Amino acid sequence: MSQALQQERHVAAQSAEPRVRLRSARLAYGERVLWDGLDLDVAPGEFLAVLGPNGSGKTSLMRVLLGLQPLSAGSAEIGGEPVQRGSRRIGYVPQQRAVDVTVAVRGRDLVGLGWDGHHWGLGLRGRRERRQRVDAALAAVGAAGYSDRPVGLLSGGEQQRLRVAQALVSDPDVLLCDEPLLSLDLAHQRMVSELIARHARGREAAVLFVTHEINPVLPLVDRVLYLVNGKFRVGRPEEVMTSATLTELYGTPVEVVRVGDRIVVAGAEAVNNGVHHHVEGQP
Ligand SMILES: Nc1ncnc2c1ncn2[C@@H]1O[C@H](COP(=O)(O)OP(=O)(O)OP(=O)(O)O)[C@@H](O)[C@H]1O
Repeated sequence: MSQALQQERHVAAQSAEPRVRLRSARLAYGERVLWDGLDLDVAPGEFLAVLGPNGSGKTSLMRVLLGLQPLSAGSAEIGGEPVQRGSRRIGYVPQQRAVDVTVAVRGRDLVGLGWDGHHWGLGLRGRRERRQRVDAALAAVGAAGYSDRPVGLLSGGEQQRLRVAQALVSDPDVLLCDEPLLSLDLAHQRMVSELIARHARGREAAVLFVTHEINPVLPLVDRVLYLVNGKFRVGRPEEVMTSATLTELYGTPVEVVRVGDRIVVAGAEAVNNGVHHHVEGQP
């Protein structure tokens, strides 16, 4: 995205009522503080990439917003209301887990669950609408051709596209995506990330997109939340993805280089509490 357009969207985003709001948010498990003092507004239509090494608390943040994990301090709101379990406003693409081969449910039924969870009283009209919505969501992720096959027999990437369709089918205001690009080939990475970004812009939804690799989504990202070992930084990619910022966050020299339109993070191994973590551009 051009810097001018990004700036313009950022300004517009600032003035709208946020879809997601965290204030002084702290999450600790026992002695271990994942993050503290986190203030974050995610505006309608905004695409926020959530980055950070293993164990930095990215999935835990999703769980907080889903109402599944209470904060240790501070507040979390969706659409101006305190977070709650089963919110109709949220679409969720969970981190991928392989589906057992014995699972006989069809792909279209899995996507239908994303609709049923939010709609009651299926009359004839309701059933027709459900079918249309499910068909549209399946087509959008390129899953129409295999939607009648048992989910357990599908490839990891095919299952992942169904999860994305399930999250989108009810037109959520907030999309929480936990590594939705895992198992997808490059063409489908692009298809899925553009679909999610289009949903954000078209439906004024806020997207929180957890990823280990920013490059596949870099053109779509408005801001980045980077979490490392209890510290964090929020800002536009060019503000956060710098040698100075990542060196400070990781507490060890990290070099960030722009190669064409890609960001390569290299130089030092990011070492956190003696544990080697994945850094962008490293295997
Ligand atoms: N309910 C819990 N009780 C105690 N510790 C937990 C709990 N849930 C998560 N943790 C720990 O908190 C840390 C953060 O976990 P989380 O899954 O949020 O990290 P993540 O950033 O999503 O990591 P990854 O990139 O590996 O998916 C991990 O060390 C995890 O073991």
